Amino acid sequence: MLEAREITVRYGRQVALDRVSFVVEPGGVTGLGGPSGCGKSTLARVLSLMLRPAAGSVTVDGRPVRRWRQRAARELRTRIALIYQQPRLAVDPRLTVAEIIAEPLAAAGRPGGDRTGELAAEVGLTRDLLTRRPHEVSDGQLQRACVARALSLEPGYLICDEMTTMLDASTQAHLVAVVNAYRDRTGAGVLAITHDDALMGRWADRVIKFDQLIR
Ligand SMILES: Nc1ncnc2c1ncn2[C@@H]1O[C@H](COP(=O)(O)OP(=O)(O)OP(=O)(O)O)[C@@H](O)[C@H]1O
Repeated sequence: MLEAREITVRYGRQVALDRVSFVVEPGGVTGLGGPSGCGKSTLARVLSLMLRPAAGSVTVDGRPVRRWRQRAARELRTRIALIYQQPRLAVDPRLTVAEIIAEPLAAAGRPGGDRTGELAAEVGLTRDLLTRRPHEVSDGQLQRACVARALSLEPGYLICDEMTTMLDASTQAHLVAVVNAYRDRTGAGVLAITHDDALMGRWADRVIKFDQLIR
């Protein structure tokens, strides 16, 4: 279980999260909805250990998180993968698509090679795209690479923050199917943040509206 307890986040004087508690269960898809600006992405960043809250605690399978971002313990950090809405903001524009997919494997000292090809195939990227750089592929193709990168270290939790909002219907359906297949195979827990109620209805087996989290 990925659990956030009594999380408070402030940006300057603005309180973005006020003692919010939230759980992502393994093996299921937890949907999180709510109006723009209510704090969903902030919660996603806390749950993926990218943002240190001002107060509150996060535990990953019962293990407390004591450090955040690059300083978080590697085995905790790699248990959780975050997929953002805008792939162009989430990649290094100098890398090739293959290098983007293999980044976490390289950081873990594991050669990408065959695994990169397998991951690319899983998300529907053809081989000819692997040597291109981000400006030479579409948003949908780049988001496919980001999903492959997120799956590369087999995380226990996947946080999808408006993962398909920018994409056409067929790419959206494919990436949701990829995430679901990964969950079925590994028992990972998924957090699906989306404004799209129809998608939420199809995808999530438990839906939480942000206002339910506010005291
Ligand atoms: N880096 C930042 N600095 C200052 N304020 C921020 C920062 N990031 C977010 N905020 C503010 O914190 C609040 C919560 O933002 P957040 O992005 O978490 O909301 P959200 O629910 O994900 O919104 P959306 O659905 O539009 O993506 C908003 O009022 C936002 O303006």
